[in-house]
Amino acid sequence: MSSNPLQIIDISQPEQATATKLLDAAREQGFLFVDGHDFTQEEVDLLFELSNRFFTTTPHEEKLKYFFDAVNNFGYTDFSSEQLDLTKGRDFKECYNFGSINFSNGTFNTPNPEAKVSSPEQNETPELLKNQSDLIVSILHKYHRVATEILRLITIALEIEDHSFFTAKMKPNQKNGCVMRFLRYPLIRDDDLQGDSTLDPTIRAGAHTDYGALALLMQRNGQQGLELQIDKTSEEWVKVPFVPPKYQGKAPPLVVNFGDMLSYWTNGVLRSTNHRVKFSPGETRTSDRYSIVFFVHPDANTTLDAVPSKIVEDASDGNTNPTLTALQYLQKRLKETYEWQQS
Ligand SMILES: O=C(O)CCC(=O)C(=O)O
Ligand SMILES: [Fe+2]
Repeated sequence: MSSNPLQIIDISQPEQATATKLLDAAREQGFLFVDGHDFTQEEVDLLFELSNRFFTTTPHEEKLKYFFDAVNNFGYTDFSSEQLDLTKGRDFKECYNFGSINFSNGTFNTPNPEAKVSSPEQNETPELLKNQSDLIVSILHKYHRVATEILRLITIALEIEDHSFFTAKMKPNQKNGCVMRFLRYPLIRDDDLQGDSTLDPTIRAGAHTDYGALALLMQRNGQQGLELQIDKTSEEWVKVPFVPPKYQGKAPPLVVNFGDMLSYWTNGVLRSTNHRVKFSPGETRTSDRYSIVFFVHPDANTTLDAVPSKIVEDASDGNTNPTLTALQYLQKRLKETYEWQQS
């Protein structure tokens, strides 16, 4: 196993020491491994098998009927339709997003009447996935639980008096942007990047930071590829290894990163770190990379005023961030991305 640049923090351990370690990792690296979660190896295996079955047995034209709709916030994303880093070519990956999640009644992919879908299937979940809704709902609940525990520990470390400061803004039945995403990066890249020598075909997801609050990622042994720019003073990329489970029967620790929204909300105390997925030349790689990510967003109408913490206050550069809601913040970031693409 390659060396591990990240801390492994067990959130089932005594809270004050755990909270302090969590904040240190969030400030310094923006990424860490989280252990002490509820996921079993068995259910995570079943989830990855489901993802594998969906991507490899569904005909391409069938997948396209379920194409991602941003208003619905769920569906399929095709190869080369996302480009996280414009200088490196399009991302060679396919994804399926589960969204419109209501954590209290366990529903997901609920069609939004405002979505202007071009095929009726865009309001549906593919049969193969729908048939496994018990597994999906159980996983979504566990993801929600671990995310809210991490956010509670962060309030303790930031000395925010109200330990429900973040979690109160993630009401289980409110409109939120939380998404669970299946990703597949095929081993063999069969699109055509030959025409432009400035593009790098080994990049599978271009360098980016995540927009939301937190991302919680599951990866598989032998399918690494995630790389981070941890060192603020260099352009160096470091690889994230696979870390095996610590507890018998439990799944490996989750790779957790803090997103731009939490960074904004805390005057940059929590770091949102640049990352990418790359299949490096010369690596002995025998399979596709499958990963599963849960993106955590607070409820749409949450106002992102600086959190009430002395640590956050002390980090201020004197300029007050404009008050934005979580939804406005997301729209602003998407607009910035768009403008950057125009320049
Ligand atoms: O697949 C991975 O390891 C990373 C995915 C990712 O960074 C993203 O989807 O934002
Ligand atoms: Fe990401």
